[in-house]
Amino acid sequence: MVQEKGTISIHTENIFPIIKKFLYSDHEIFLRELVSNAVDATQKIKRLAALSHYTGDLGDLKVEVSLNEEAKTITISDNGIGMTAEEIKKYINQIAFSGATEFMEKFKEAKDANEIIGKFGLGFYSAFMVSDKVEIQTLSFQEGSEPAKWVCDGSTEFEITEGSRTHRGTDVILYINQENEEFLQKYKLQEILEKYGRFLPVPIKFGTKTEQEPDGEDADGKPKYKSVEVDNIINNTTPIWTKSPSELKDEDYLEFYKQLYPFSEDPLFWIHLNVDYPFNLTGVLYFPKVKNDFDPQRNKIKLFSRQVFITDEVKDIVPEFLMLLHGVIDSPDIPLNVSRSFLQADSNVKKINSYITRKVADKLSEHFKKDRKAYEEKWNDIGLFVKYGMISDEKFYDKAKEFALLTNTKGEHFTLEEYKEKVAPLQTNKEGNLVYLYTIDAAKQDSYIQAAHKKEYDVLVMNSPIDNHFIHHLEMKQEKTSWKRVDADVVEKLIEKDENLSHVLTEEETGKLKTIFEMAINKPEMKVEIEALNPDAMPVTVTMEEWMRRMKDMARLGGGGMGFYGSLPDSYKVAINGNHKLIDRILKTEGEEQQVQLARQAYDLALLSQGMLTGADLTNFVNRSVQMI
Ligand SMILES: Nc1ncnc2c1ncn2[C@@H]1O[C@H](COP(=O)(O)OP(=O)(O)OP(=O)(O)O)[C@@H](O)[C@H]1O
Repeated sequence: MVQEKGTISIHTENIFPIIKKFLYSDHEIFLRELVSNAVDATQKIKRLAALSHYTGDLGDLKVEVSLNEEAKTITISDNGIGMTAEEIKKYINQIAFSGATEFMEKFKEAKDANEIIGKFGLGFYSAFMVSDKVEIQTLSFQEGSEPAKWVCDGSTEFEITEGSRTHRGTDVILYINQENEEFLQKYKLQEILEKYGRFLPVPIKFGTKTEQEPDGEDADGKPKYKSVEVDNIINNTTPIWTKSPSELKDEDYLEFYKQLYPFSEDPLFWIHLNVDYPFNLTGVLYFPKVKNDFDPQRNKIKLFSRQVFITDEVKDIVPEFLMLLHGVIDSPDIPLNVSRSFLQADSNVKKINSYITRKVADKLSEHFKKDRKAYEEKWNDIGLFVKYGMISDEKFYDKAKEFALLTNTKGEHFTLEEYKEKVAPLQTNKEGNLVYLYTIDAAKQDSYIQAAHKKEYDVLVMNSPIDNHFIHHLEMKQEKTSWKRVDADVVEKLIEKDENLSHVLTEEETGKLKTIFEMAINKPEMKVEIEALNPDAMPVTVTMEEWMRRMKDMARLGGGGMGFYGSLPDSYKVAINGNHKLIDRILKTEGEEQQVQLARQAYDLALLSQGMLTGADLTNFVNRSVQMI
């Protein structure tokens, strides 16, 4: 064969520095690129054989990665289609043969070179990030082909000579440079291969490993084992997302989940994604148990392209709220190695985004309809995620409003529509608005809840970290409804009706009572009001107005522009039940000091029942009680 020397392409003189510079942070991907090329070449020969364009023996199709620590080389070998010298010139020399000129033009304009590199198929050249010299030994599958050898030292000079391969396929030999000697460690290569190649469709062999094999029985009849050397195969070539859901059982999905996340609890359920128009995408997404912590277990979805691992940063490809899911997505249509801004604008990515959202909503809806009871049991784990989705995605809201649940203090679950119907008769105020009552802590707010129950009002439990936002969102979405925390006012005023109770006190008594309580409490932030309440209601109730509390909550969570509310002191209303027997008794007690003492006791009791009496106030209360008894 003719020896040939040449220059890679007159337009590409500056390409190596570009590759080196922009892929610098991610040197390890050279292995992903070269192994992917080897896998592609293997897949191609399989396809040619299937189409009878290749009739020779396919042999044992696999890719082998080997390491020679002494020679400081890494070799990636395949028995795929191989290349003729002509093909080397075409595919390797003329980088991205579609147009190096175009590449350079674009590069000049681009802010982010990654945006470009991925699009121009420069995978092979990533070898030069870690090598001083790269050699290709290849023999094409085509009959009568001669083996070819290509050598390049990272400059734009190359050399093609006769090669030494005797059977179909390609070896890519990397002479690792000094700065990258870390890649000459076995464990390091194993780690990278596992990271990117765990689910590649062709077996990847990396050396051998020792396994124990049964070897009959010993003299005592106990099983014996012998050590055998077997190929160290990195990957599972048929991960479940490549199979049809009809071939798979629940155990298969659970087992795969364990493979991906060995230390996680079993997932709640999963969705098998499979679409080939208008884009290509397969995958399995799992719903993990999220519980109430807004657990930052994101980046649990792994993105693959034709079974090659790409990244677990799927932000922008998967809608934000779905980042709580786990699993894999495989799509050759997602642009790789591209910048964020590019991804966001990519129309495929947008379609993928809404496809996934729709599938997730459909799956939840299916579960809800199929087995409501089982769904309710899982609500605790998926509620946070569904609410998050409803807040952040309009389309998801529209679907999820059918299967989102509200849970009351009795542990009963209702859809939004069911709940509306349930509470409408008793919880509609005089303006015709529905008032939903809720608690964030049923144990702490028990006295308020009981008071509400006495009036046959229902109380919802809203204790997840995003419920504040969720309530706000529902108020915007649902007309004529408002939400009030049970401690936002005395129960008579939580839902204002036309009926107006009057209290039995004279104006003079009211004034006096107010003074007594103000003296007893002696805190300006506690605003005393004498109210006409049911004689059976609590004598004293401490409340914080809903609106003010929400503003303060938001200020605490760092809501924009809410700082002002955060700086206000907490202010409460102390509602004195003018119709209660105890209040009457205080008024009738002889001596102002005794009256104040009783008032303080009644006030402390209110604080106590509302979980607000702590520290020295609590100690004083106990001492005072002991004396009184
Ligand atoms: N092991 C191999 N066997 C046969 N052909 C190969 C092999 N490696 C590379 N090639 C040929 O060289 C071409 C260029 O490879 P390169 O990795 O630079 O780009 P690509 O694989 O086309 O795109 P990308 O890597 O960006 O997906 C390939 O398309 C293929 O035709």
